[in-house]
Amino acid sequence: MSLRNLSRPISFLYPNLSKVYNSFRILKMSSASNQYETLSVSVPKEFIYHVELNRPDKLNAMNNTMWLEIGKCFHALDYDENCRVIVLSGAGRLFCAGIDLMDAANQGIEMGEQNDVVRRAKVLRKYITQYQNSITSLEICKKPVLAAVHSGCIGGAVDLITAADIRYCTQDAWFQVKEVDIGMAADVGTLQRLPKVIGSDSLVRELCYTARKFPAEEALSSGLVSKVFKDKESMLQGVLSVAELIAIKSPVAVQGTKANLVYSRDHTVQEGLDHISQWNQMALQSDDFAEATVAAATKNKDVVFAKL
Ligand SMILES: CCC/C=C/C=C/C(=O)SCCNC(=O)CCNC(=O)[C@H](O)C(C)(C)COP(=O)(O)OP(=O)(O)OC[C@H]1O[C@@H](n2cnc3c(N)ncnc32)[C@H](O)[C@@H]1OP(=O)(O)O
Repeated sequence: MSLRNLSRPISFLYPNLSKVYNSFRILKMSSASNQYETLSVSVPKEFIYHVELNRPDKLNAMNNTMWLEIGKCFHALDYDENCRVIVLSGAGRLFCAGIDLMDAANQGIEMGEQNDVVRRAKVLRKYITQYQNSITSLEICKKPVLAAVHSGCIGGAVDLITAADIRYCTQDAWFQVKEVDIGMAADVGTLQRLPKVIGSDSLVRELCYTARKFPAEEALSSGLVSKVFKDKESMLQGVLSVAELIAIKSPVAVQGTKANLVYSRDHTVQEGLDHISQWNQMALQSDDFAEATVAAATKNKDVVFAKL
């Protein structure tokens, strides 16, 4: 009897688990459907999900609905067993123009309803925390996220892609940490993640203090993106090929790798080693490890892993 079969009787011991399973099933069904107003989610190939920012008329500017839907979508994909890897791109002529400046005015109106500084601060805390959580949902999601950027990637869009696992862009792409231009310090991830993505602290500070546009070639040389493609079409093809390579691997191995890379980025080497030791005490008992090891030893390239 395999370990997977052994775990089945446990559901009889915990009848409430069926409710939990059912809610996961709803997530599973809903994550690829067109339930979003500002995102388009499709499945171009088995196990590969494509999330498109979808407000092309507004250059995919992130209004409140989009911020919340990003969090909701990546949470759903985290639990969707049919999803193993996610491609993130923008519909229309530009990847994303950052926060929707018109929509953000509503936050000012909501604050204006409060007479007291602490109560106004509470309104801001709600938005800042919600938007931080939306961006962080890409990182919490155990499925690798591959960002594909064309044309402009501005302000909040830089926060978004720095939370992705891998970034690609087109020749015509440009990036801008725009926040100082609208009188604010970036507060939803760029200042925390960009220094860990780009090796040069000096360059990060230059980009963040000046808000200057930087082109695809600089994104490549600084390590922000892995590769530059001729145009959007070839980029999506290329990114899909990378996604296919990831999708055929053991999801136990890939998701464990992501979780431990993220953990190790923020901890000492020894803490990271302790974490993977604990992790693998569980993960190495999974069917995937046995199946992948046998496949490697027998040069069998057709091993199919169970969903996760
Ligand atoms: C708690 C908050 C945390 C988050 C903070 C985030 C901060 C940031 O994101 S700072 C960066 C904010 N973004 C910008 O400053 C960019 C503003 N847009 C532009 O400068 C130009 O649109 C751009 C250079 C990107 C493109 O110019 P182009 O001439 O090619 O197009 P436009 O005619 O300007 O735009 C087309 C329509 O899109 C609307 N739009 C573009 N960007 C935004 C935006 N950020 N917010 C709202 N709407 C945007 C633009 O109004 C046009 O709409 P319409 O007039 O209805 O055709």
